[in-house]
Amino acid sequence: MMAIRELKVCLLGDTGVGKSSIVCRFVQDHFDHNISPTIGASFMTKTVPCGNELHKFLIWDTAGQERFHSLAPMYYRGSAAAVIVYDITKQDSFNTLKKWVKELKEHGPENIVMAIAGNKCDLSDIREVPMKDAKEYAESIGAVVVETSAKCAINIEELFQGISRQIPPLDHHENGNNGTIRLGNQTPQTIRRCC
Ligand SMILES: Nc1nc2c(ncn2[C@@H]2O[C@H](COP(=O)(O)OP(=O)(O)OP(=O)(O)O)[C@@H](O)[C@H]2O)c(=O)[nH]1
Repeated sequence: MMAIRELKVCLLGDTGVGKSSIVCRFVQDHFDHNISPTIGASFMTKTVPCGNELHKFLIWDTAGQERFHSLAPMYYRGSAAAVIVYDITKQDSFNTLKKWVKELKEHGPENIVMAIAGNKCDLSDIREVPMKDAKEYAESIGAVVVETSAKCAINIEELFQGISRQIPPLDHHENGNNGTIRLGNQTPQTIRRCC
């Protein structure tokens, strides 16, 4: 018997840091150089095995443009985890990430798992944000941190695995509460390895 847990996850961060590209790489193993900015938000799901459970990520990819900022609470409310993304080549995007963390701490769910993604690590020759800064900051707020490249498929699955590990395992005596459905004879979806 495998338990499937539905976990709402939202992506937050400046426009252009690569939130949609990360989701697209994770869910479809695809990268689009000409991806359009998100309008409002978009939704995708992916189920991955985690120990004796299946984690079905219900992923809300929010729009980073300032004009959509006021919509964000709809997506982080009730989220089990937030992926906060910055672009390692843009210091400003790291400053924006800190603002998102502050907002989540003030208005987000109490036990939300926070994962920081320093995206575009394929462009490390024009890096503005040292990895050390991100690690120290993540440690100070108890967040998972990883540098990713949606373009080159680096650390995208690891990012979501890091979230899965921070989600407390279900109490075995619970009977399908917390959005959990118990399934028999289900084969976990295979994790595709990226190049
Ligand atoms: N080099 C490089 N470019 C990337 C990477 N990820 C995304 N991009 C590019 O960055 C640009 C913005 O990517 P998006 O995924 O639309 O960014 P976003 O954060 O979803 O933007 P909004 O929808 O406006 O919030 C696009 O031109 C992508 O092709 C990456 O890992 N490396």
